[in-house]
Amino acid sequence: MSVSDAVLSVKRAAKFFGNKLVFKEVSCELGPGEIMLVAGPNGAGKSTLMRIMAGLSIPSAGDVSLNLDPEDVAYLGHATFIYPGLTALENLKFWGAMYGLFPSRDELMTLLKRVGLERAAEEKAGSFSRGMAQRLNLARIYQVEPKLIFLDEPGTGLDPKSLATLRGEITGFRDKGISVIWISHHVVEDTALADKVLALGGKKVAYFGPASEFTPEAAC
Ligand SMILES: Nc1ncnc2c1ncn2[C@@H]1O[C@H](COP(=O)(O)OP(=O)(O)OP(=O)(O)O)[C@@H](O)[C@H]1O
Repeated sequence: MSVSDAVLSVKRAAKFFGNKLVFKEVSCELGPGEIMLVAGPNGAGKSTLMRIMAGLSIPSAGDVSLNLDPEDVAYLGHATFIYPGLTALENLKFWGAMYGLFPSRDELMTLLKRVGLERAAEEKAGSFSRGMAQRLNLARIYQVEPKLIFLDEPGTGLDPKSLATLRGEITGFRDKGISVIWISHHVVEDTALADKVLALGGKKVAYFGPASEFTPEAAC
């Protein structure tokens, strides 16, 4: 892949908080339709790196080039952007409108069904469990169909069935040419779904390369 084909390219990125180094010399690139798993122990800097990749935080050194329009990038972080006073349907309608989308009720119900929330369509999102809120958040991303999706531990709070659905959705993105950068602690299972793995450890890149050659035990 030449650099011009890359959706995202990171060159020698470093991040300090004050005088505390989180990581340095992080380089990677991602092409269209590629899935990259970001792995590493707690505190290794995965979320920090993802925020830098998404343009939500500035690296202390190095370059990040994201070759997409902002509306083609979706970011799902730890906070779920859910309006508690709105129902699931109303939340989706609201988010769609922010992207200039005005889907019909039937289309929204199809989305809610995809995440197993059709029966909660008319319930206020403020009453949702963490897993339900996470599923609604995923529906928000499916609705927009971006070209690059950042997922920071999307499996947190999901039951095994929802986790299996999420994994199916993530591989479905690849088939549609959508790139995914995905932080997961289920490294052994999730490496099998990824094209590339970037593992952080020891304040640097412990591994970056094909998922097929990654040994989770060695890097995490
Ligand atoms: N805004 C901040 N100010 C100061 N330190 C921060 C800030 N954000 C993160 N850190 C520190 O940077 C380090 C990396 O944090 P980060 O959340 O990126 O790690 P992580 O690999 O995603 O961890 P986890 O697996 O626990 O989610 C941690 O030591 C954290 O305390």
